[in-house]
Amino acid sequence: MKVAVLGAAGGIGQALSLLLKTQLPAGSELALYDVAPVVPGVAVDLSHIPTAVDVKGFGADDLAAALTGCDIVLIPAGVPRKPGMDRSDLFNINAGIVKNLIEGVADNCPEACVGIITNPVNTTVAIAAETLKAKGVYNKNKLFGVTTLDVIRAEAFVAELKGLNVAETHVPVIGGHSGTTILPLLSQVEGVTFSDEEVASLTTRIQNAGTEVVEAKAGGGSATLSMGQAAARFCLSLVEAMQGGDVVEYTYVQVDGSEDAAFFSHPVRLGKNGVEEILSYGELSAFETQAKNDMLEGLRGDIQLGVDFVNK
Ligand SMILES: NC(=O)C1=CN([C@@H]2O[C@H](COP(=O)(O)OP(=O)(O)OC[C@H]3O[C@@H](n4cnc5c(N)ncnc54)[C@H](O)[C@@H]3O)[C@@H](O)[C@H]2O)C=CC1
Ligand SMILES: O=C([O-])CC(=O)C(=O)O
Repeated sequence: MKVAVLGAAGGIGQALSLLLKTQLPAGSELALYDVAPVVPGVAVDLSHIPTAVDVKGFGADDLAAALTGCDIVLIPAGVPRKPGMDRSDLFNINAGIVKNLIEGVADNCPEACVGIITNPVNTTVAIAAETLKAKGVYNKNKLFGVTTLDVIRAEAFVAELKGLNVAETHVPVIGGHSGTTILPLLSQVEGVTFSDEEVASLTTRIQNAGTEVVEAKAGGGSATLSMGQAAARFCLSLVEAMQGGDVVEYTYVQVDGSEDAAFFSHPVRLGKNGVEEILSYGELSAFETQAKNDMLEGLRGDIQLGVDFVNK
């Protein structure tokens, strides 16, 4: 198994790479790519951890070498938010970064599963899809927007509020990855009930959790450590599925024939070739149905922005 992290010298990239160095199966290769000159040092640093995962660093001119032979590519390259910004404010810089890196994927490892972390995810995943289509190598089963952070936050907040064992707390989160497009399905959390006030305040907290971190970091960036953990969970689930395991994760994927949007986070059964089956997100409460209907237009607009960026 070869996994590449593009943007590996950044806050997410370093946390994620550490978790993968210690948790990927023995015999895996980990390729760390970044335009920042520190990236070879990050790889040397990690290589001193005694696990059977081979780590190599790749600088700005070595994207092809980093990607050749990859099974999974994770992309947290790009700029993070500062207080007062929305994720959509990152579009101008990050759209081009994602497009360039995905062209590298198309040229060097078109069969790889790709997880997009770079914001605005609602849009950058569409950019990746259109870029792969333009290169003639798009496989909708192998492109994922990583929305696992919304899931782990929801699990943490619900368990904290209700005094539950967090290891056994599962909270579905569907939709996209910004503001009201993030839709936790609290009505589906097993073994617990919420008052209307709790549903309203928990939903808002989960939707604004990224901003909570951005403000707490006071100009020093956005979530990196929790995102590293979330991306590692997603990657390790994909690895397990590619090796024959039965794994379901919530992730932002292309959903054909959906009345929601062209891309939408669903529970997805992962398999050897990426998406094995997109599962239904089930029944929604009246509150969730209203919240979904209210956010769809915005999400569709975010997706169209990405489509237009590539096809302009
Ligand atoms: N999907 C999600 O749930 C989350 C997404 N994010 C997003 O992840 C992205 C990265 O965040 P951080 O790691 O905190 O930022 P960071 O600034 O710490 O790291 C970004 C890294 O990307 C590198 N980079 C920039 N252009 C590149 C290129 N063309 N090729 C390769 N590397 C390149 C930079 O050199 C830097 O090392 C941001 O867009 C942020 O908004 C952040 C948290 C959660
Ligand atoms: O809020 C941000 O800008 C980073 C992010 O996507 C998150 O933490 O969920």
